[in-house]
Amino acid sequence: MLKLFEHEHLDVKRLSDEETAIEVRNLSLQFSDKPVLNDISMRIPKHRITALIGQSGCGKSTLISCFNRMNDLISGCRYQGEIILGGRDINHKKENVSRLRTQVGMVFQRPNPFPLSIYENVCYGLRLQGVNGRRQLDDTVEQALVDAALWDEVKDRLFESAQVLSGGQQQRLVIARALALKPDILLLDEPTSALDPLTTLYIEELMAGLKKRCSIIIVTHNMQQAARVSDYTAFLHQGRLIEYSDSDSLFTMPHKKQTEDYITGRYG
Ligand SMILES: Nc1ncnc2c1ncn2[C@@H]1O[C@H](COP(=O)(O)OP(=O)(O)OP(=O)(O)O)[C@@H](O)[C@H]1O
Repeated sequence: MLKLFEHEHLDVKRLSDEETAIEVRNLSLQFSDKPVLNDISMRIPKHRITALIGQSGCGKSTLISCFNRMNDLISGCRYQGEIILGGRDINHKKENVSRLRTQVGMVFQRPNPFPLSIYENVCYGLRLQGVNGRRQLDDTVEQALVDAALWDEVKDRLFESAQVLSGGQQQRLVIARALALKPDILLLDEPTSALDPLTTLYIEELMAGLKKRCSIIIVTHNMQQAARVSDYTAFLHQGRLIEYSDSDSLFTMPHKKQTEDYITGRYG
């Protein structure tokens, strides 16, 4: 199925259901009385990297946290609108949120390995699902570490503590932990902001390879990074989606003045 449009240039305003990983319909969100997201509608393509950019506090992290219902953990959070994933509205009260979080993996700004071995970090989610067969765990751990470009560096010390890895290795470990659950969508919330430039480039190359396996949505403050790695970019301002298009167009010929002001550094 993927091969149908793997290399095609897609118009995000006209994505078919087959090409869409997530469709957001009129999503608004408030924390207590504070409106944070305002009537956002967009389709995010499958097997592409989509970047969310915008000033600090504009709602980027809140928006991606809607995609695996992480905001449910925040008291006073209310939202309206639909988020269609795999043909269902994940905002529906009957949504199985554990299953959703398997389908939609998330990686945060600071690498957060558990105080366990490298091996146990990667198979953590599988064990929670009740998978205990050694063969299946071994195979999954190896594949996830290969996919996260970490296998060669850790294959001889899988049972050592994950805490001794470098920051870049820890971030790849956390990506491997998400990949072990074979997510359809991977959410990356400023995944390289705590890393040095070389390690950042390494993670960016990794992302480019991963989009064959899943659809990637990345929040970044770094516009060079958004332009380098993402196929599509959405610009948010004060909780509204201002402009959303292929990254080349958005960064070279923005249609809206607010986008232009932001990408040229006039504010934010
Ligand atoms: N748990 C919370 N309770 C109340 N308000 C919150 C909470 N989390 C975020 N907010 C508010 O929601 C707004 C959007 O925050 P969010 O973290 O989504 O922005 P952002 O664009 O990701 O910012 P940054 O780039 O600084 O990470 C901000 O005004 C923030 O203060």
